[in-house]
Amino acid sequence: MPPGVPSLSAPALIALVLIPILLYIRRRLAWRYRSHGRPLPPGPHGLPVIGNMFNLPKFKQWLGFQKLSVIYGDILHFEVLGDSIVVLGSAEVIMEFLDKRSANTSDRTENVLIELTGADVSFGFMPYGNWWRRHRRAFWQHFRPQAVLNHYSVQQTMATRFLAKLLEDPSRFKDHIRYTFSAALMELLYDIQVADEDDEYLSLVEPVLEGVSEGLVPGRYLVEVLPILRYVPDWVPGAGFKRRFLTWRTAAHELKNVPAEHVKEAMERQEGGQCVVRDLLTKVISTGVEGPALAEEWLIIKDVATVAFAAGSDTTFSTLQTTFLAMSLYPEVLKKAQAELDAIVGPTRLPNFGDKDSLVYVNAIIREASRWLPVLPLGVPHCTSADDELHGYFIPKGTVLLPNVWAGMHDPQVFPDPEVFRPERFIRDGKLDTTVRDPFHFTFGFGRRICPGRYFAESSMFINISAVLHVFDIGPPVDEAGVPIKVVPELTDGLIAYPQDCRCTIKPRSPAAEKLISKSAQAERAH
Ligand code: HEM
Repeated sequence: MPPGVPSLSAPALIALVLIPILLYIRRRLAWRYRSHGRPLPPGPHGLPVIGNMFNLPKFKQWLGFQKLSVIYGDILHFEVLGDSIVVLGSAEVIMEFLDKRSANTSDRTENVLIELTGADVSFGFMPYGNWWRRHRRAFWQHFRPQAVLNHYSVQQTMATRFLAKLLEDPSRFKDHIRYTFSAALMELLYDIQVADEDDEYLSLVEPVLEGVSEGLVPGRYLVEVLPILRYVPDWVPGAGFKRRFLTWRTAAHELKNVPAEHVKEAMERQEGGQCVVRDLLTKVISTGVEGPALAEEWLIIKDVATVAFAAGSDTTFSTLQTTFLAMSLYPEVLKKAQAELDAIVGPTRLPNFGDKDSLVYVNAIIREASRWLPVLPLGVPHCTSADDELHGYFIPKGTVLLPNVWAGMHDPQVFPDPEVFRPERFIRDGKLDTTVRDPFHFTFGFGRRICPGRYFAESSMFINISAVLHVFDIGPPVDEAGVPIKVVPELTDGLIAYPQDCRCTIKPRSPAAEKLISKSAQAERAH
């Protein structure tokens, strides 16, 4: 023993050796008791402490997970810093766990990025429980199938405006798509008619959507795994992310408060028209609630209106871009759609909701666009509320569950040549084939968390896509010499994904189609 180092007594030495062993045995026994001896699902071997941090695919995780599923099976397990992540790699296992057993698989994981980006205004990220349920119930009043019928006329009006904008400046078609969905929602939610350009309310929407799509990319910000970093002073090198988060968060809170307060003030002055916020507030006031209870209800109403932007805008925006891209790459599909539209709608009017059931091919195009490049390729992560079991594997409480929607939509057994855009796969005997896996059962999520805006989204996509295909030809982009540019259909990275490149040329189908657009837009303005 070197001088100066105190010697340990024999009992202390025994304790030093025994205590860690006993603690280890206790942990193992507790784990055995919890798991009933079941193993965790298979997955790559990890490192001590950090686990599988470096085994998680870095980019376009859905593709990496799909490859790993070939090795380990369709229930994949990763452990990162002690937390479990399970990837559900096939349609069957996704449905079984997230849909049929959703009582235990409907929670959301806590993530510091949600608060930092301001995404906590969306109940889509709230933990499962009563507060979430109250939000969802209020939202559903205005977005259930019967209620969506009331939104048709605004959706139709905005679709007509969309055509006029495309005619005027087709090169800005992405801006026009964004405008169309946001303007429709501003009117429905707040009775606010937005300006064509530089609208003060629409300027709030853009940073909020940017916060969701860029701020919530898993693994992009270190603060996600080290939340303490949110407190580093602004002047510290590398703290620039805090400014970005602040911009997004401020915009989310303004979007939540500014238009809603506008409705409330209009109500106090006994002015303004019908809208979702007014209707919800009127109903709450009519129940006689006051004081803090009324303030709480008002908070829910504001959240519900904001979530429509946060959860609804980018998703439909992406699917529409995908449809433009598909039409430019598959001219024969566009021609077939136009033949159907000519036969059912005819040259003298635009499609309307009454045509929906007859436009089988157009409906198949929308399904195929949702399947081909799904906007949420890994859905929105769910989380288990209690310990569970799946196919004999132990799934601990708090496990993050990632449904690989991409894999289910690109399964060659179900969708031969999955990378090909082929709406015919959804049609049999001139009708939509109900025996084929329906992309809407996957792309809108699962179980108790299934997208409550899906009926609104479907009608929005139908009215805009059918109108565009009726009057426009869409082709590949061309270079300065007029030579077509080859565009590769690929998704961007991120929670919400968009086609990476969807450049295309958009021209009216004929002089008659051009006249129809102008006439319809004039009629809409005069209305
Ligand atoms: C193509 C369009 C859309 C797609 C693909 C889509 C997809 C999804 C998905 C995958 C989820 C998560 C479901 C889950 O956790 O399993 C979700 C949640 C949600 N969506 Fe959509 N959505 C779309 C449009 C909309 C629209 C237009 C609205 C609103 C008007 C909306 C409102 C919501 C809300 C509020 C949630 C949160 C639900 C909850 O956590 O309880 N979505 N959506």
